[in-house]
Amino acid sequence: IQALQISENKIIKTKMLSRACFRQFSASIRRMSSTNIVETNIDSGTGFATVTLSQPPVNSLDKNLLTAITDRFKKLSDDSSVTGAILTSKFDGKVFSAGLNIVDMFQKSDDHLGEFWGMVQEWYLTIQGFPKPLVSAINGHAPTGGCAMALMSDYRVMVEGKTIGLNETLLGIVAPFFFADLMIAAVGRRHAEFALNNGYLYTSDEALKIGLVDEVVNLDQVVPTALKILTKMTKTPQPAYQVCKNFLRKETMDTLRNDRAGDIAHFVGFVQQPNVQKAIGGYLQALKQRKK
Ligand SMILES: CCCCCCCC/C=C\C=C\CC(=O)SCCNC(=O)CCNC(=O)[C@H](O)C(C)(C)COP(=O)(O)OP(=O)(O)OC[C@H]1O[C@@H](n2cnc3c(N)ncnc32)[C@H](O)[C@@H]1OP(=O)(O)O
Repeated sequence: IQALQISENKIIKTKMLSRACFRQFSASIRRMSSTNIVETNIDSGTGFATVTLSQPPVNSLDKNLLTAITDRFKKLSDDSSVTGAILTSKFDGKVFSAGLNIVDMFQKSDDHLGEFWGMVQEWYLTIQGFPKPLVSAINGHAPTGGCAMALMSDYRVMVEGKTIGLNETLLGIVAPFFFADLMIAAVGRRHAEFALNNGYLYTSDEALKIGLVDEVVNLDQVVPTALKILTKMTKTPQPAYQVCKNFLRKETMDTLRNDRAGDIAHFVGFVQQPNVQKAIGGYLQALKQRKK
């Protein structure tokens, strides 16, 4: 009887403990109301937001995803309980992001292209201007705009064995000046010129060598490593962090802010050229036929 009473007490204690743990866990992870293409969880203990891009199949940045990411980062900027963020992809081991949606640039009206590019500008200005520490957990390929998005963060942890780069010239298009500046800031002018002129896609290890990413780890270490560095970064006095980040990034952002309409006109004029359209069409077709 005594043994039974002891084990019953143990069961009651275990149940109480697991309920307490569950309460603590559900209190510490807050899921932001978010579109299902940008999932966001906030750890209320640390204030870290994990933003997971979840648009199948490859997180290509179409109007919907650009808007959802931009809105999410604006909210995280304004949320004083958020101390820093991690940007990652649901398609781990496969793709971080395939960059801008090519379909949005092929055989479209000037109005469509203009609206699309306005969204690209807003996405860049919002993530690049995000005032808190931001770490990219690059858990898959990150070509073109995917690479640019990773470059907008303050630190990059990449999975081994994938590729990253601003390889626009391979498509017959050219990276906009604000993408080029991201690359120059990370790897210096010499590497950036080589990378952009040749549309070079770096393996994770090559990217590490030139400073395009900061760490290369195996897949299950990508997010934990990103969290570790975020913890360190958020310990820096944040008013100083924000002021420093802002003044280092301000010049290129201001150049864009001061002439957004001109930049849109430039993009539309460039993309609508028949030879550029031909190159984009050919690239799209090649992408589709790769699987066959
Ligand atoms: C004088 C100066 C003027 C300057 C003016 C400024 C001009 C600037 C203009 C443009 C800038 C653009 C920047 C960009 O970001 S362009 C985006 C280019 N992106 C790419 O090249 C990446 C292409 N994708 C891939 O390489 C692969 O998909 C990869 C990411 C490696 C994943 O491979 P995998 O897992 O094998 O997946 P699939 O290739 O089978 O793709 C699945 C389906 O998704 C479609 N797809 C892929 N990428 C895109 C994309 N970026 N946009 C739209 N659709 C995409 C692919 O076709 C498959 O479709 P389906 O299943 O129907 O066959």
